[in-house]
Amino acid sequence: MDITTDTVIEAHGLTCSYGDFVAVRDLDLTVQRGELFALLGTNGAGKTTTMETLEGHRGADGGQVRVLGLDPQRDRAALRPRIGMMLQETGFAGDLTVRETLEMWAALTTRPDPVADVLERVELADRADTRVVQLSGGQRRRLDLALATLNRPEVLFLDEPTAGLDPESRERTWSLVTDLLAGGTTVVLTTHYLEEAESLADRIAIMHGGRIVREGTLEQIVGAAPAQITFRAPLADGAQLERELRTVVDPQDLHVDGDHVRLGVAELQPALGRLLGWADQHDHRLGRLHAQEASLSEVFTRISQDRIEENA
Ligand SMILES: Nc1ncnc2c1ncn2[C@@H]1O[C@H](COP(=O)(O)OP(=O)(O)OP(=O)(O)O)[C@@H](O)[C@H]1O
Repeated sequence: MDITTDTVIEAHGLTCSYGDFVAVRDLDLTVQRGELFALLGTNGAGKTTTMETLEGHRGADGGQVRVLGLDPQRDRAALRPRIGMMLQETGFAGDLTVRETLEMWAALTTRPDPVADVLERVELADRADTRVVQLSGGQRRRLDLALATLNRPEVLFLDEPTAGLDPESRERTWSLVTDLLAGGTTVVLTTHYLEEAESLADRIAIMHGGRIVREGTLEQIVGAAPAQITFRAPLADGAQLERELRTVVDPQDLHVDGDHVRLGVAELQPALGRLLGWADQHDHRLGRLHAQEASLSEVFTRISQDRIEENA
């Protein structure tokens, strides 16, 4: 595998199975130093399995993975001090205080930052003497993040770091992650919050059915997707309506479902102009007309509706 000094993570042809079930298929990905790479996907798409393989928690059944040039499983001892990970759930001893928990983990960590600094960093200084069991969900996730970043890792894996948090706690986590990025940490993040990826990620990969089906910057992913026009049909004859719309608008895709029409178009403004001109000319009224440029959420919804190709 050709790894440049700026490539921090590389997977090539990664395949992972649970028994006969292939959860990750022939996956390629590259993460560059200092970037935040967001792994998005539908439920069961294979994000956690991919993360666990990159973290060295499980081996690959096919393909190759390198993190900081090392094999995450075989070279785990060398890699462990250089990476941090925030899993979906961490088992804490609820009776310990926040400070005691951090001190215990710090004792097991190579070159940890001073616990007092870490408490400040994750805004838990005022909760240092609170028992873990008494923390709110958001505070607990910040403690997770504190443990994952005790030694300011070169690479940080965050598996759904803000799941279940209220908007304010989520914002706080984002600002912590932004600080870590500014300090040079490379971050791989999985999330179900698309706005999290939109605001934080340098690059995004969307998984579906064990594969990466879209990858690029937000602009690249959204820019390649069609804009949408929807309205209630002015004609009772669906077949005639379809013919006319194909001639007038020339859409990339067209769905007529009862009286609900959805058009996907490459350029929104000219397509909308032609559609309105046609409606005016024929005195058609387009009910509940709605037009919008593509968004990540729409790209995501379309992907989630795609059939999963099991054997392709
Ligand atoms: N231990 C396991 N045994 C069998 N199948 C598993 C196991 N762990 C995961 N799977 C299956 O592998 C697929 C990928 O799971 P994974 O947890 O990696 O997906 P995910 O994208 O993280 O999903 P989610 O967004 O729901 O957390 C799913 O279909 C899941 O049911």
